[in-house]
Amino acid sequence: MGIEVVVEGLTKSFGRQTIWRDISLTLPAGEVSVMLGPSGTGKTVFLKSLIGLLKPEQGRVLIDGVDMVNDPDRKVYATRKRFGLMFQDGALFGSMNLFDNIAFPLREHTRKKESEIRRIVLERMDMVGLTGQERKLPGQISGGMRKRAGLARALVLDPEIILCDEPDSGLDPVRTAYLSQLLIDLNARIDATMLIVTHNIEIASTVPDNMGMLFRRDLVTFGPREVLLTSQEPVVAQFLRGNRHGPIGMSEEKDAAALAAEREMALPPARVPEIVPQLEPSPGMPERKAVARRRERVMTMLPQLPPAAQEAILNSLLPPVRGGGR
Ligand SMILES: Nc1ncnc2c1ncn2[C@@H]1O[C@H](COP(=O)(O)OP(=O)(O)OP(=O)(O)O)[C@@H](O)[C@H]1O
Repeated sequence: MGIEVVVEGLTKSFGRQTIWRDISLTLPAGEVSVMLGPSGTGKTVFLKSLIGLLKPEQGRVLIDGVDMVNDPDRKVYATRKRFGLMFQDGALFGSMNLFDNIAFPLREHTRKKESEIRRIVLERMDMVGLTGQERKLPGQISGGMRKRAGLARALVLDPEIILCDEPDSGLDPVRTAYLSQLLIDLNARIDATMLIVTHNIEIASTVPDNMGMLFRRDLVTFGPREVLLTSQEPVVAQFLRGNRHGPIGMSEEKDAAALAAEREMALPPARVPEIVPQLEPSPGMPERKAVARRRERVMTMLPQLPPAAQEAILNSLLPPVRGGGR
């Protein structure tokens, strides 16, 4: 099973530029979480801070008793092996075929025999639908295949935590839908804790158990998916609808004059979109163990959640009505 990641009071700056401050959240063990946010709000910096590649000035990231921010490098390196990382471009070595790319972490970090490495690599390639593509070079395959190869490589060391940085970038809507299903199936199979950074509303609204959003150096919200999906917070509503009207501008934040002009226009209040049901594992896949754990967890926090989120959660727990729908 995956492990919990506890983030406490994290603040990161580069020189005089504060990227975000005082971020606290918990990625529940084995659940899938998404972090949204306009470009440049520091989502990638956040992922890198979780694995100790970047060091925030304040706060802690606790994983099974190890603090990825403040503990000695030896402990941080050991804990980093419990992560699987999928970067935006797949981060594959261009001169190596897919088999060798995916085998790389096993050859680098373990003493496994080649026969064992072959078994693991072929199994992970099968999991992401790349069987038969072992000899291809990254330059000979599509962007979607490169992403899946990156995901296969992230899986070879049996990670307990998987971080995916914009897994959808460069993919068409159909490939993005396949990838969303693949991420849910993966969670059903290995029960790892997953954090996905994305701008993609399709992934955000169908894949995660939990969602958060970074904006203006703050964590706007983090919690059960229903909280963000029913939020009336202007920045969240604007982002979910892909609307030009609201606090997010071309350069992340609009200036006060542009916001005042919008208010003058007296736009009608935006409609809250209906919550689409979360994806279920494909037929033949095991049940997601996270579902029962999450249900228990969310029910205990229910009274503290906004009424719209409470209602959406209770609706999602009702048994489906025969003939589809709830
Ligand atoms: N190593 C670094 N040194 C200095 N500044 C950096 C460094 N890494 C990132 N930044 C700055 O931190 C800010 C946040 O970058 P980051 O890549 O995390 O944003 P993001 O939310 O992932 O954006 P996008 O959605 O466009 O990928 C940017 O202003 C970037 O220039």
